[in-house]
Amino acid sequence: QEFHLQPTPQEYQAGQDSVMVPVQYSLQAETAFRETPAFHLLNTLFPKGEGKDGFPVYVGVKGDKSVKKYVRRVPKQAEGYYLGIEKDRIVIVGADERGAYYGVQTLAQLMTLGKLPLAEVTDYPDVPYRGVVEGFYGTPWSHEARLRQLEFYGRNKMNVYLYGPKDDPYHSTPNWRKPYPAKEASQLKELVDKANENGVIFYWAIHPGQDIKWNEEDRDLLLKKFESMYQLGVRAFAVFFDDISGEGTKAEKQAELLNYLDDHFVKVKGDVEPLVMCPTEYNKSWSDVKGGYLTTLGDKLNKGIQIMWTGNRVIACIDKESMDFINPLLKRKAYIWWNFPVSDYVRDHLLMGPVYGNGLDIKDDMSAFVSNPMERAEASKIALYSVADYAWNLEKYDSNASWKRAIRDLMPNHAAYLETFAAHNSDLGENGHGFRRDESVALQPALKSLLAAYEKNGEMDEAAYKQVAEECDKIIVAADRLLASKESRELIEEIKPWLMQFKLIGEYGREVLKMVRLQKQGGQEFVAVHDHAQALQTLMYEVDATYNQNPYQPGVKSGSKYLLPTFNSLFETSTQRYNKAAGTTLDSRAVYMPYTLSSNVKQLALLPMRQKGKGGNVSPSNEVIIWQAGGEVAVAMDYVRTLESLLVDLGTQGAEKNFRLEISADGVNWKTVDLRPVPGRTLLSAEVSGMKVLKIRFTNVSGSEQKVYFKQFRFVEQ
Ligand SMILES: CCCCNC1=N[C@@H]2[C@@H](O)[C@H](O)[C@@H](CO)O[C@@H]2S1
Repeated sequence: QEFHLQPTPQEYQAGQDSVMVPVQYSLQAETAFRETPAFHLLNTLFPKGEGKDGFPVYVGVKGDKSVKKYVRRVPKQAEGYYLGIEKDRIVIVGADERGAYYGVQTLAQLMTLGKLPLAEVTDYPDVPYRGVVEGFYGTPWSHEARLRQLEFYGRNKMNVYLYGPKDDPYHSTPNWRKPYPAKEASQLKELVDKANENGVIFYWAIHPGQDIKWNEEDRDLLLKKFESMYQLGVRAFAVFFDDISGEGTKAEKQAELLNYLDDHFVKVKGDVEPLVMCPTEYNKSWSDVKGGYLTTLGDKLNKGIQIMWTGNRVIACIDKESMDFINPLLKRKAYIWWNFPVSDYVRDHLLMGPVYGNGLDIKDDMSAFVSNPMERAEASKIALYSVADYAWNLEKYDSNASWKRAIRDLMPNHAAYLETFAAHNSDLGENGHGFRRDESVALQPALKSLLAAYEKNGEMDEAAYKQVAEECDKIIVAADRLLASKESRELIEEIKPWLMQFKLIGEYGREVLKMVRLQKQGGQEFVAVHDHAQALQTLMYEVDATYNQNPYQPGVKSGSKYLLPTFNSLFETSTQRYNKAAGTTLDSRAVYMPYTLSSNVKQLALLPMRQKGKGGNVSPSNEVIIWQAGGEVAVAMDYVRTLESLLVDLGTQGAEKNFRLEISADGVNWKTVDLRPVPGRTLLSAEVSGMKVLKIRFTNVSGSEQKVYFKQFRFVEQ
């Protein structure tokens, strides 16, 4: 693995020569420099710290006397820096303070080489704001995880962390008006301090839209909350109006509020970053340009205010066409919120694959590129490393090389094993956004040709067979080594269920390959191997039914795009063929899904059906659903079954008046079933106990379009 600076610098020239890493340095800088994060980092790099006879290190920013000689080498771009390593000195000059800090971060990386190459680095970021928005649904990151994240951002030259976890009650409704309790407040202060140490701007976001009143009282309460956060050290603020309905969605009012905050808070304080706002119409598929929401914001919002955008859809890669659509409407460069590797809509999957699909030609079209990550903080670092690499230097970005480096950076002593795991844990599976990722890329050809040869004409592609068998062995070893790893224990604890599942898939694949071999030989041993494979299926089902049981997409999916489906196909085909030849009746079902969803409501049509224990549920959506009059969602059973209970939750009071639930035992005759609201909740319960069902149907019978949430649609069989 040859050395590579991260993120990929704009310009890096290294000669053949090098100097030993000095044990001590002597600082040539203005005294003020000693107050900066750059100094504190520099001071950790030399074993014997600072001493007047140490190796001279000239550090400063443009305009400092100490580095006057080098000022012409410094890039003009904000946060740029020049780093020069010469025989008798090191020189770091930043275009600004954060640039100097980044120069020291680059020096830190070069020092890991054991000796310092005589080199020159002239570097700067392509995109002004780069980093992470903790904006997902689900368990907010822990305090410790956030502290680790901030160090990671400093090392990877990310300069933004936006704090906006949907499930923090003081960020969103109902308590956005209230100050944080003492414990949370002191933790936030610690985060702000940690962010400053690592050159990261800590944005505190507020999400008031669901219940804000457009009056002076709420406006002043919001200002007061900002003031209380300012007292904690926060110097950057965001206002999120996403995923809401009702009064709060009005563009004029949103703009008026933001401009008021800009004029009476940001401009008054003088040391606060430009405001960032998250619009209600935050992606093209949800925007109604003629309706004027976006152009109102573009026209009315003070120029300095940043406006976020997720692209053509909620989950979408960002390209030139997307930017050419939005920037003219906003009359500024959109602040990209990229919804990857966030997985709060596919919570049973880990997204450990490469960051790819964003345009390499849009560096001048974005004011920011920030990633919305998984609720699993450590596991998100693979993607975040590459987001940092991409946003710093788009043209030189290489997604696969970056992915490999990200894995090595995360677990230097287990990189090969983590790469094996990550390679087969990258796709999302079917989901309501239709967003997919590639998976098992290196093994796909062998999986496909092994399957095709065997299934189409019962032949054995020996080369493919060998490659898949070797991969199964690698999978089993990788899972064991990672589960037992002392390195990155926090990561291992986050992904443990998936590692257990991954090992079982490796073992299952090994048995299925034996089944294919034995079926062709007709050996009796087939039965014993078949039964072992089935035992492994049961163990996989139990992992899926036991761990990560969240109310949205419960369970533990791994290798779900090609690896496991291929093994399941081989299991079914070899068993069917064996049964035919031997006259046996071995169970050939590998995985079972008895329920099928169908819907003519656009945002529901793609939602996956999930079987959970003795029942099923339609995967919920976080979004506001536009449900047309007469629109329906239906679930068909494979054969007549008996229901125990059925729950529907549209996140809206009185939904039972606008929607009708019907059950059919034959798919022809329908019976309407009462929907009873659960007191004090938006949950509706249907009295279906003992009912025979072949099909369920749920329709908007209000005669008009309904805007609702699709939080739950779940039934249990008797
Ligand atoms: C333009 C930026 C606003 C994006 N707001 C979003 N809110 C939701 C996030 O909380 C979710 O994590 C994300 C993925 O489900 O979807 C949307 S994206």
